[in-house]
Amino acid sequence: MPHSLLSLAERMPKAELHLHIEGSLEPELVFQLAERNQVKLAYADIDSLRAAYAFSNLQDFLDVYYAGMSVLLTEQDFFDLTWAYLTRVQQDNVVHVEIFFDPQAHLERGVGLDVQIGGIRRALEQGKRELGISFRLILSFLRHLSEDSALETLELAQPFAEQIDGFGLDSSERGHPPSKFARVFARCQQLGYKITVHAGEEGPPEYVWEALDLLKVDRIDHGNRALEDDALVRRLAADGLTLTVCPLSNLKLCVVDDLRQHPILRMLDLGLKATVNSDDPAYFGGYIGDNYRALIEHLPLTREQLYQLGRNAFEGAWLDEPSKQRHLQRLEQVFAETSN
Ligand SMILES: Nc1ncnc2[nH]cnc12
Ligand SMILES: [Zn+2]
Repeated sequence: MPHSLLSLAERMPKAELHLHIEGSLEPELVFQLAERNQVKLAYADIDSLRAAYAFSNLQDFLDVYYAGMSVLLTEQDFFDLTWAYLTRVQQDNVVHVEIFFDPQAHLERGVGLDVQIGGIRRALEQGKRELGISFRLILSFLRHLSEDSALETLELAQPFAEQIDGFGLDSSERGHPPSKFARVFARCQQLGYKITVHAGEEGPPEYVWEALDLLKVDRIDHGNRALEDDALVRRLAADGLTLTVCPLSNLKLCVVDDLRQHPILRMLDLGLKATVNSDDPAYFGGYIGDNYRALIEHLPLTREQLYQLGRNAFEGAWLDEPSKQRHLQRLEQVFAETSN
């Protein structure tokens, strides 16, 4: 076992660019919040909830994910959720996070944007002050809902314009191509926001083309199936587009059968800017550090590739240039300290 690589992966400063905050809701917190808010759960206890975390595809997971988040009702709930995530990833030496939230999933339960954004941002601000973790907040539209619903949500978000850093697109991919959301993302772009969408997780390479050409995205979330199309790979490489790859998520949702077959090293070889992320760590068996560890344990990852993955995350982050350079220098320093 490449022990020195594991300890280097542990110690390196990290940025996480693909994290659904509702996907960091651990079963223990689900039950705690259910009790606090008098919400009735379909599961008798923590173990039976955990037992439901066996998925054969994305939709299987999403059904459990939306049920789990039904306990999130108050500003304090959103704070507690986000604070739990931040204190957990500080142990993995995460220094910057860009997190998604799914406002439509809470609005339809009568939970306002003020409650959602207020709680999440209060934790993020405290994390910046007390844990030294900088952040960006990304509002993600649900692609199984209509574009009109996304447009309405964008309107509702206008009073919080300064508290949102970008827009995303997630949920059930098949049958809901990026082209369905061309108008709403054109509006986001007009307003000056960054854009990143889930594409090529289960959906075909055409969805990745649409994300690039129609939505003019700044990043692609997942992107695994882009590898089926050589011209698309060349385009992603030429544009230097960051892919936010999620190894343990891919395993749990059967995007890959075995981590030994995970394409992340092939992505790097093809010149793609792949990064390592956890997606929904409470559901997929691990946080960002666990994802790095799983890659090292299952793939012939070299020290140079580990460095490249770490570097890609800071380069693809929506940070100002001096901050990026500061993080990159620190990353380089940690690697230099253990050169052999
Ligand atoms: N991996 C994923 N794909 C699509 N939508 C999601 N929502 C939360 N996690 C997701
Ligand atoms: Zn995701």
